[in-house]
Amino acid sequence: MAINKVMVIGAGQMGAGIAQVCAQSGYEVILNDVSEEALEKGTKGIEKQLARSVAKERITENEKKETLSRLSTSTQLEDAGSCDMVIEAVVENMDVKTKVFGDLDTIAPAHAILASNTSSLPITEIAAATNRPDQVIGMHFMNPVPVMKLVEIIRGLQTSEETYKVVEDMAVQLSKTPVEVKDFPGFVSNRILMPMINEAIFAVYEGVASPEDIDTVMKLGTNHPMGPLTLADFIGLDTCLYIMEVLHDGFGDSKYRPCPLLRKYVKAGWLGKKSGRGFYQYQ
Ligand SMILES: CC(=O)CC(=O)SCCNC(=O)CCNC(=O)[C@H](O)C(C)(C)COP(=O)(O)OP(=O)(O)OC[C@H]1O[C@@H](n2cnc3c(N)ncnc32)[C@H](O)[C@@H]1OP(=O)(O)O
Ligand SMILES: NC(=O)C1=CN([C@@H]2O[C@H](COP(=O)(O)OP(=O)(O)OC[C@H]3O[C@@H](n4cnc5c(N)ncnc54)[C@H](OP(=O)(O)O)[C@@H]3O)[C@@H](O)[C@H]2O)C=CC1
Repeated sequence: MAINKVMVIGAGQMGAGIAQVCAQSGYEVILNDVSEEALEKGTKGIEKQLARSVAKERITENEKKETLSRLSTSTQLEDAGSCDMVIEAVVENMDVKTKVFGDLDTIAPAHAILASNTSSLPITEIAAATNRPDQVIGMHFMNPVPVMKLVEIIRGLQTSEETYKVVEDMAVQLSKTPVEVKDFPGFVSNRILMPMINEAIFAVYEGVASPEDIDTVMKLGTNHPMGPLTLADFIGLDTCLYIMEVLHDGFGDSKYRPCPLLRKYVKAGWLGKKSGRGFYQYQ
């Protein structure tokens, strides 16, 4: 099956990045969000990234124009009716995702593949909200999408071989490296990364060291490009908490309990870089 037109749902940091790489790789893209403001912010960010690439002579002005001409925006889910593929990147919440997939199932053409960029939620359960579980799959990009090479591809219980192959080919078309992962909470990336971030938050909570010093230890001591607390702010503390909750509920093991300080920050609206404050202050 050939993919020509893609809808990306959710114009946050992940959705905007996914829309950008899809448009840059030649796909027609509709970026969808419930909020006009999010769409405006998302497209401004894409324009800025492309302008940077022109300035660095990685792409030409003409390639930038062509990429932008392939990108449109929409607040109507009904526009998925013209798409071969939908990639969902809304908030990490099962109720919201199953509602989106249930609606999409009635709107998207029968041949369309419905993919989720979920960080941790079971693909099998998301697929069960549709009448086409064989065409539902996890396509987990990493943040920042234009830079990070990995896409974890997650097969739900009923994902067909054909769906897997189409999505694997698309990941390669986007110049990413696909890795196949089974449908377990947090997949591979977040099963390993998020407990490390949670442990760094426990270290702050227990007063072991300051956030700056914890990040310095991990950057200079273990060569991580960002310290775990800077990375948590970058990912979004709400997303980190949702992922820890999915790991905790999914495995029923106390080693995945979210740190109380993480809960407190999210309750306070300190969501990290995107809200202006997390473990660090921004602007
Ligand atoms: C939560 C999940 O479900 C899964 C996840 O995604 S977990 C998060 C995974 N991501 C990571 O672990 C990222 C860790 N951090 C890094 O790799 C690096 O710090 C980084 C790539 C983000 C920035 O790299 P850096 O060397 O510190 O900074 P910088 O020199 O400014 O950036 C390097 C390149 O990345 C680009 N870049 C940085 N941030 C970017 C962004 N938000 N969007 C697009 N491009 C970006 C820069 O433009 C630059 O590109 P050029 O070489 O073309 O100029
Ligand atoms: N942050 C990260 O590093 C990574 C995140 N992910 C996953 O990607 C997904 C999105 O995360 P991220 O981009 O960080 O989140 P953001 O909060 O940045 O963006 C989510 C966007 O989705 C919008 N939205 C919410 N509900 C709907 C809906 N029903 N229809 C359309 N749009 C909707 C939100 O609008 P509003 O704000 O108005 O509610 C917001 O604009 C999550 O599943 C997350 O786990 C995957 C890899 C990495």
